[in-house]
Amino acid sequence: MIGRLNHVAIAVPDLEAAVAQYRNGLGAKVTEATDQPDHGVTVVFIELPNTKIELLYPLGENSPIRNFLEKNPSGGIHHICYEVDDILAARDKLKAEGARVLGDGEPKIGAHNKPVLFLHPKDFFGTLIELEQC
Ligand SMILES: C[C@@H](C(=O)O)C(=O)SCCNC(=O)CCNC(=O)[C@H](O)C(C)(C)COP(=O)(O)OP(=O)(O)OC[C@H]1O[C@@H](n2cnc3c(N)ncnc32)[C@H](O)[C@@H]1OP(=O)(O)O
Ligand SMILES: [Co+2]
Repeated sequence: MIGRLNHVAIAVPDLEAAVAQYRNGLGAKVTEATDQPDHGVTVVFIELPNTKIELLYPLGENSPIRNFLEKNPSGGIHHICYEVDDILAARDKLKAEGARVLGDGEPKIGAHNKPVLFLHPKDFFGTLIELEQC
């Protein structure tokens, strides 16, 4: 069901410092920061030849990454995003097998203007999973 690795996301306490480290230290190609108000985060993508790294910074009072950064004040790997062909079919299969789909269970439009859903980290061995329909 899952296809390519779309991105690995890292929550960071200082977005400018993280961008500078990736751009200058690692020589990475970095996109402009964009606010994702529906998701409570500001994101920057690091474009690698075979995948992307998403740097996440909290946006607004109810950001879903606020608790994570409180527990991991230096930052940390927050989620991995797999591509799927049919997100509703993937959701329904996972739900039928007992996995918890986060939020209201309906896909939201993600940072690439495509539908995304999140799956509870406790159902996937401690890793928060994002599915993106590509
Ligand atoms: C823009 C878009 C895109 O790419 O297109 C994005 O990525 S938006 C990316 C941001 N959006 C999201 O993350 C949306 C989905 N996330 C959520 O709904 C939430 O963040 C949850 C994953 C449910 C966590 O919520 P919250 O922090 O309130 O819960 P909590 O602190 O009580 O955590 C419950 C348990 O899960 C663990 N836990 C929490 N976040 C985790 C993570 N990212 N990875 C692994 N484990 C995690 C906690 O340590 C805790 O375990 P213990 O009980 O053992 O201590
Ligand atoms: Co993501």
